[in-house]
Amino acid sequence: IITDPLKKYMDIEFFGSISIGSPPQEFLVLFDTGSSYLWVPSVTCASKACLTHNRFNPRKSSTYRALHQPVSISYGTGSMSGFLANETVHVGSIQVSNQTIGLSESEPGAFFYYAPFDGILGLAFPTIAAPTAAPVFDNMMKHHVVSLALFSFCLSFEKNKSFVTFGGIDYSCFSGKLHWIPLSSETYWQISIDRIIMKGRVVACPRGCQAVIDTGTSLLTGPLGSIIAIHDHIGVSEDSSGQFVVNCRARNHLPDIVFVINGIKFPLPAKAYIQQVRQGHCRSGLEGSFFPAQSEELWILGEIFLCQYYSVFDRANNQVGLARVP
Ligand SMILES: CCOC(=O)N[C@@H](CC(C)C)C(=O)N[C@@H](CC(C)C)C(=O)N[C@@H](CC1CCCCC1)[C@@H](O)[C@@H](O)CC(C)C
Repeated sequence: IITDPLKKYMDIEFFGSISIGSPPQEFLVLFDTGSSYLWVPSVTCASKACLTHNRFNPRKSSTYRALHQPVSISYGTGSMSGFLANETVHVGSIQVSNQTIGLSESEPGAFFYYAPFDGILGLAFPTIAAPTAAPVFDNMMKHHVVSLALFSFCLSFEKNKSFVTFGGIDYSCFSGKLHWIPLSSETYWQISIDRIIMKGRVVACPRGCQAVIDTGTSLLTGPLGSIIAIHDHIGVSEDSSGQFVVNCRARNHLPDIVFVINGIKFPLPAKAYIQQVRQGHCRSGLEGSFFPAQSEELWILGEIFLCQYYSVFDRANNQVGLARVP
């Protein structure tokens, strides 16, 4: 069981350190259950985002093997393009050999420029990556370097108290029952929500909806219409810049948003979904997402939710475990 301490960035993202190559070159990566590639900047990348981050130099690694295959990955926020290679990776004290990694040559836009991490370590399913690019955890399972085929996230807004654990469940992170939820799709960590209620009334997702559990998303996002309905229900208004601002005192009396999943109620208190941006200024952490029309409307349970619930990602049984953190 390896527990990798995660650092916190402005309360919205958690990342940890890994090393690639021989001798090891160190990188900070965001552990993202919403994608499946591991990539870091390449020394040949000239994007501003690369020049301000650690870059991998293949010439300094004896285990480097070029795969002569391009790669481009787009996220909700940000994208990269580059090429694939084969290397030895170390996550904590786990060595993962024969790992396909991405090396970026272009990282357009501002998201990566300001990011406090260098790259991304994807922990979603192999189905959303190239067939030759098995995700890191798939390799951990293949090489039997983890005792259990699962990993878990203990995220907390308290300083230096967030961990990702590979191969085990950290019972010190939660109290009460761990509820298992079957996956509705093995691409993202995708589940079905039965309905979303507030004060005993259905406010969204009346006939069920799909959600992904995503450590790579800061907020909690849903179809725009549903988010507006919830905001109307709690009296949150949009300000001139389109932010859903709310009086900070509301944090003490707004109702829980209850996600009913697999028949179990998962309440999200106002203290979790109303964020203090700065002294006296609060905003809603619920965001309307603009998914292209053809793709079904996905809810994304990001850090806002995952700081309230300890999450276990179980590849052996294709299920997610959620337990209320104390
Ligand atoms: C206040 C708004 O905060 C953000 O937008 N935060 C970014 C992350 C920040 C570190 C830049 C975010 O939530 N990005 C989501 C936005 C998306 C939900 C519309 C995303 O693209 N997350 C990436 C991982 C991110 C990508 C940017 C770099 C950090 C990792 C991935 O999990 C998704 O593509 C998965 C998909 C199912 C939505």
